[in-house]
Amino acid sequence: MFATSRLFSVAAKRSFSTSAANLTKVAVLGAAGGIGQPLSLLLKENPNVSHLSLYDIVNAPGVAADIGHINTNSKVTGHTPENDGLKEALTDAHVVVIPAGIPRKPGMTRDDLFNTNASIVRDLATAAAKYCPNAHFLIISNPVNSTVPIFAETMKKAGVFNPKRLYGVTTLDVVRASRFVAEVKNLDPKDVKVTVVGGHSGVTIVPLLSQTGLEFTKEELDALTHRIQFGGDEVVQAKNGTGSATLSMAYAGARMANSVLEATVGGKKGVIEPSFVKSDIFAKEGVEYFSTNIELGSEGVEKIHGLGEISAYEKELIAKAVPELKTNIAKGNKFAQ
Ligand SMILES: NC(=O)c1ccc[n+]([C@@H]2O[C@H](COP(=O)([O-])OP(=O)(O)OC[C@H]3O[C@@H](n4cnc5c(N)ncnc54)[C@H](O)[C@@H]3O)[C@@H](O)[C@H]2O)c1
Ligand SMILES: O=C(O)C[C@H](O)C(=O)O
Repeated sequence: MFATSRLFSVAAKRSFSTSAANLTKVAVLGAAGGIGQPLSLLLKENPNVSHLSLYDIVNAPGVAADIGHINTNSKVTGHTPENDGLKEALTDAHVVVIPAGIPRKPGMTRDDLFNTNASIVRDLATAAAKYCPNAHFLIISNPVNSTVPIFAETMKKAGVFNPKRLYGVTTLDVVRASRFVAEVKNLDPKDVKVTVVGGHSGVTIVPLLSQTGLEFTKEELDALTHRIQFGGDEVVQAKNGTGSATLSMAYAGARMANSVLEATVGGKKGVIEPSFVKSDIFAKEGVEYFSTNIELGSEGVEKIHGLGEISAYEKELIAKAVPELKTNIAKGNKFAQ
């Protein structure tokens, strides 16, 4: 009797996890790259993922074969452009994470990546519009301030743009901010939440340190703000020509993907992440996309939080960010047209 009921409960658990998980195919485009590989590894550990489809112009089948041996419940498939690989990777995807494209070398700005990455993102958006128009799209490829508008405009052209489901991934900025502030204040980063708004490059990255509840001297404010805005450059310099942040980005990207999954298929309420999304906050100034904290719900972006109360120091930072963002967004829009 005991043995039978135990068997039943194992079978019931199995069938539950399979049917719940069937909803959640996650595709990673650029999966064989510096970010793509560790990001895919972290997603393989995610219980909300049933099928991980890994696409890259090279080497994705090898990455998939390797990650596919990990004994978690999701299946893993690898795809390259041959045999309709992009179509296979995208069809039925619920979440698509995109770290495809070249990274910076020392001396480059993120905008210097535009010429190569803009067309990569446009082409992937064209395929996404065709094969999985209702998915949630997480854009990591730089320059994010321009690639998000490119993705949106391409989806608009195909008549399938859903602003609730397009997220520029700015999670790494809040991950860094938490770590850097914790270091200065000798705190555990898990207790330090820093809201970062704006965009994802240099002066467009605006940390709202006045909202942390901590006190900072002017020197600390200047040093921390600069470090948060130019944290990416630290990694580019240290990697000395071999790339930019990959491991911390994989961590941040997996966190963002997990939050989207928890809110959209996990039924979790009140999930909040920062993200560069279509936003009205600076629309009057001609800035169509802006990153603030976003409340995620079953359909994606549910509520866009405002800036809240900000200091005079932060108002000045915003004043520098807005024109730069406007230029970056316009450049993306123009390219896609
Ligand atoms: N949003 C952020 O916070 C953030 C952080 C770090 C890096 N990035 C950006 O992420 C991108 C990737 O960085 P990386 O270090 O992984 O670079 P990488 O060169 O190591 O990997 C990029 C991968 O993209 C693939 N690729 C190129 N064209 C493709 C296409 N058309 N379709 C599918 N895959 C394609 C390449 O084959 C490669 O495997 C860069 O643009 C980088 O600047 C963004
Ligand atoms: O700095 C880069 O070019 C990569 C990324 O945007 C980062 O912030 O680390």
